[in-house]
Amino acid sequence: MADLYSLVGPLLRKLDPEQAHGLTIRALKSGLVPGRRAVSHASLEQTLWGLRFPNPVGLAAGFDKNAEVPDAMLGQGFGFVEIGSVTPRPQPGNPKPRMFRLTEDLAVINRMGFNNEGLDAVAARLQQRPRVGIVGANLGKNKETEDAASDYEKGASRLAAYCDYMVINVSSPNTPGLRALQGRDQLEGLVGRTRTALDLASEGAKRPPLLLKIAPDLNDEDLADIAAVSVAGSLDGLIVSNTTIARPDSLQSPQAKETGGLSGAPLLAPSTAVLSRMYALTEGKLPLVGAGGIASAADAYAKIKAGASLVQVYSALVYQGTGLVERINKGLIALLAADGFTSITQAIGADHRGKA
Ligand SMILES: Cc1cc2nc3c(=O)[nH]c(=O)nc-3n(C[C@H](O)[C@H](O)[C@H](O)COP(=O)(O)O)c2cc1C
Repeated sequence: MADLYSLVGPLLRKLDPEQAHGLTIRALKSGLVPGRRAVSHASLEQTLWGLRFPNPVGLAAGFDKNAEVPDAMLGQGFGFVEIGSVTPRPQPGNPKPRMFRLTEDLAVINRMGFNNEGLDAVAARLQQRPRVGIVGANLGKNKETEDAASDYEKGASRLAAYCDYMVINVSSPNTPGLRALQGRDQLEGLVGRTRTALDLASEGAKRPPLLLKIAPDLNDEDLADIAAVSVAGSLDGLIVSNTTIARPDSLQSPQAKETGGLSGAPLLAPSTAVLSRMYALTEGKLPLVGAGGIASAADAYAKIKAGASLVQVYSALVYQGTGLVERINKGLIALLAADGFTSITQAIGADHRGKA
């Protein structure tokens, strides 16, 4: 059967990217998009933080900011889905246009600025869904909030009962001052307070693991600080990475000069380098989630060998649709087998151990 996306994709790409995204969410919500059978294979399965991941390919934050379609996206074959970023209060985000396709570069630039419906709306949706499949909640802060940690505390308290893992996002380039929270002193306070809020909210119940999502633009000192905070025990994992504020010389598209975070193909190499460095700094002690520029099984496998236990995609969906998920998973089965691995677990960080 012809892939539906081979017909619809070219039409969607004629539209303004944010409009195309809105239509896609509406179609997914209405049940118009046929599901895709998830690739199932023993070598792809993993249990992390007590959660069983059927495959390592997740949907990155920012696609389903308001938790409108987590189950529809799980139904597209993802092993897990991350909703958000969600801020305590609803906020409109930056003026449009604020999302740009860099078609020649297979990339995207966005400066959305955490447009979202806020914690109440998101909590209500998550509360109603069946608890089947792994859904993480990615937390942000409102633009005007001065005590940033208080916003993450609110997010943790409000969503603890309705998600399988939680992410502190301090790496979006589109909220003024946000990325400064990645510095050691700020981070310790922020992570400590969020963790306490999460512990209190989960009393008597299972506490969702707490992850931190970092930028790809950090220097080695920043990375060493983050690694130290992580292994000190306050964090259960790291997501590497968010979009970059860098503009590689290789970019061809006229939109490359737009302000915002760059994602997609040009982010693959730099984000994988930061991931690899983080794996070395944390000595493989906590699970890392690799995001940035994944558009094939080979890209995903490169992240896994660099140290990722799981991967996430967003930008490549704009160019390939959700058929990408099946292609990555099927390709991973073959790549693992070709290297003699019977489980993805054996491949994680393989680059750091020399050739397997
Ligand atoms: C339009 C758009 C919106 C995004 N919004 C968020 C967000 O709200 N929170 C977040 O943590 N990351 C957000 N991201 C970053 C992605 O989750 C991901 O980290 C990044 O795009 C790199 O992956 P990719 O190259 O596969 O897109 C967004 C990305 C895009 C393209």
